[in-house]
Amino acid sequence: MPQLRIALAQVDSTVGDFPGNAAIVRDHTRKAADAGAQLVAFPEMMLSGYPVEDLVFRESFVAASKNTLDRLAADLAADGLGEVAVVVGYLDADGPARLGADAVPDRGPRDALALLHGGRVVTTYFKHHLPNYGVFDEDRYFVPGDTLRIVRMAGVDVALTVCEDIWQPGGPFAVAGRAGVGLVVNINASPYERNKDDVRLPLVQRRAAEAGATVAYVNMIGGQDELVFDGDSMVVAADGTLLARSPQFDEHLLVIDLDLPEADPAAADSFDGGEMRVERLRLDGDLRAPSTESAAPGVAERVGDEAEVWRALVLGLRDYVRKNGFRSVVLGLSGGIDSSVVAAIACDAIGAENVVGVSLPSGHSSEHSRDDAAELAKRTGLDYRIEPIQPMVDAFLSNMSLSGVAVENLQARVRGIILMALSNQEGHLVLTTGNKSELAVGYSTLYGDSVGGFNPIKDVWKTLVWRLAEWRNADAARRGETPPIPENSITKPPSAELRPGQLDTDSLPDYAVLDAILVGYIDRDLGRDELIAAGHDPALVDRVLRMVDLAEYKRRQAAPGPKISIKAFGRDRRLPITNRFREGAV
Ligand SMILES: Nc1ncnc2c1ncn2[C@@H]1O[C@H](COP(=O)(O)OP(=O)(O)OC[C@H]2O[C@@H]([n+]3cccc(C(=O)O)c3)[C@H](O)[C@@H]2O)[C@@H](O)[C@H]1O
Ligand SMILES: Nc1ncnc2c1ncn2[C@@H]1O[C@H](COP(=O)(O)OP(=O)(O)OP(=O)(O)O)[C@@H](O)[C@H]1O
Ligand SMILES: NC(=O)CC[C@H](N)C(=O)O
Repeated sequence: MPQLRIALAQVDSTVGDFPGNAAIVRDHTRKAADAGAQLVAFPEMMLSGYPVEDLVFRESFVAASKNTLDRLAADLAADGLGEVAVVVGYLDADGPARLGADAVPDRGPRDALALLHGGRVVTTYFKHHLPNYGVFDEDRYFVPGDTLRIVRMAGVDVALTVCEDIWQPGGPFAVAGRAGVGLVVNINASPYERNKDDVRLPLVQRRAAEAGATVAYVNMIGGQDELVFDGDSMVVAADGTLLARSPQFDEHLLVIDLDLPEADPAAADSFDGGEMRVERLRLDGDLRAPSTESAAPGVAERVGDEAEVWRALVLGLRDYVRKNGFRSVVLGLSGGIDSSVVAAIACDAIGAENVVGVSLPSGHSSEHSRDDAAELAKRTGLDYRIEPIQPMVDAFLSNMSLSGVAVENLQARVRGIILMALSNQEGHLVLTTGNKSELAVGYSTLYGDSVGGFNPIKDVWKTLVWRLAEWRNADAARRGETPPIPENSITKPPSAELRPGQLDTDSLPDYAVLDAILVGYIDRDLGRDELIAAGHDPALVDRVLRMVDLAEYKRRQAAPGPKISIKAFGRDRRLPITNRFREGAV
């Protein structure tokens, strides 16, 4: 039985950073070669980053991608790595983008994969299945490929596929099965959402069975605007056995020896495989020799739900800060649970020394709001400041006659001005702290507490914010460290403190009740009748759904934040702002 040592490079690429991304490929190909690998696979769209959105429409961007690929092939050979087979994702195009009249049938931008070897591009493959649901818009951008490439190396037939190809039955994996391959390589840019790792393993197992072959699945890590890629690369044998698995959210090079079936020497070089044409080529002869020491990768342990979400939020924030050229962040610390959790995430992401937390007390701020904020600062070591807002609020009020909500919101807006001023003056990114429940019902002040460039808890229900706080504190205690979040911030009733004695429960139902309705309406797209049938109070359902519908304009202006749920606000849930439809009215 032939043996192949392969490496899966779970790395973090940056959209548009062609030189930086190519350098990561060179660096990790070197590491893979040092570990004796004969083939190393990198994620989908590694060279351009993913998703590149409308950059696809720019010819200069496509040209940069193609040039980077050609240069990379030559550079790898110059690095002495020409004998390693390198599978890498990039953006290609064999025709103009689909912009109306200029479209050429079956040609256009391609979500592509290349096999590099011996200083050249040996072959390319174009992704066959294009996802066009949830956050994905690939029908807008790409033309699907119709030819499966199979490369014979070290006596094994290896089929090359890209991401969504593995999510659909009857596609490239079925064709690979008909072609009798020994290994299918699948390169991914698969964004994180809660429990997706539990879906991936059975998925890869189903496709391994369909192809009758071992499957090597490599995914990227890192944050890109609202998406977080969690890695979770793995190798699954044809019989479904999980042979190796990378940890989530960390860079990782998985190296594994695979005993694979010998390719049939009489197999046709090309044939009609049903859904796709099959083309086979050979790489034998000049592939690097297998290493003699055995590689024994492990199966990385799964972590619990809260730990997984926390790591996603930390990575999403860290990469947003780093990739957009910031070194520090600033946020208002109210002593409440939302700002405390965001501060703790920020400290984990970029270090407490790079986090500025500002207490912005008004005349209505309670003693505990200041004490709890100060306590959080003490526990975490972040850069703590106090900027009383009352004189500035009073300056407005002495020049304008305002009352009620206008005065309440003025306080939130003065805080927003101060945070933006600190950002302008000192260069910090402003973090905003509205959780998903508040965003859902519009419980925030536009241009006030919603001010900010990034929102780490945008996709986190309020009830989950509390659970994350408890988990993070318990995790610190387990490790013998100081729990970052003051107990009082977790246990006290939430309040916006915009008027004396105000509590969230004055305007909103208890968050456990609210979140249960919101999960049904938003994450699961349930209608009024289904929510009532599920046992929710009809009057409350009507009230909550109305609040959600009316707050669309606020969400459209909201800062980006990491997607962790099946349906995050933003690209996952696109609704008109101007919309008279109300559930149950017709
Ligand atoms: N369809 C539409 N398209 C575009 N703009 C629209 C609009 N409808 C209203 N507007 C604009 O929006 C304004 C109303 O929005 P906004 O000014 O925000 O004010 P509003 O939503 O009326 O009040 C803010 C609410 O959030 C609560 N809050 C504030 C701060 C923090 C927290 C917290 O605990 O986190 C809660 C506060 O207690 C209050 O109930 C209107 O005056 C109008 O200018
Ligand atoms: N006194 C304050 N000092 C500093 N920042 C504040 C203050 N009050 C509100 N903020 C900022 O505005 C955000 C909105 O908080 P608010 O207290 O109104 O409601 P919340 O959603 O319950 O948030 P939290 O749980 O953080 O208190 C806070 O997360 C914080 O960033
Ligand atoms: N890039 C892709 O094709 C991703 C789509 C795929 N369904 C995933 O979430 O993993």
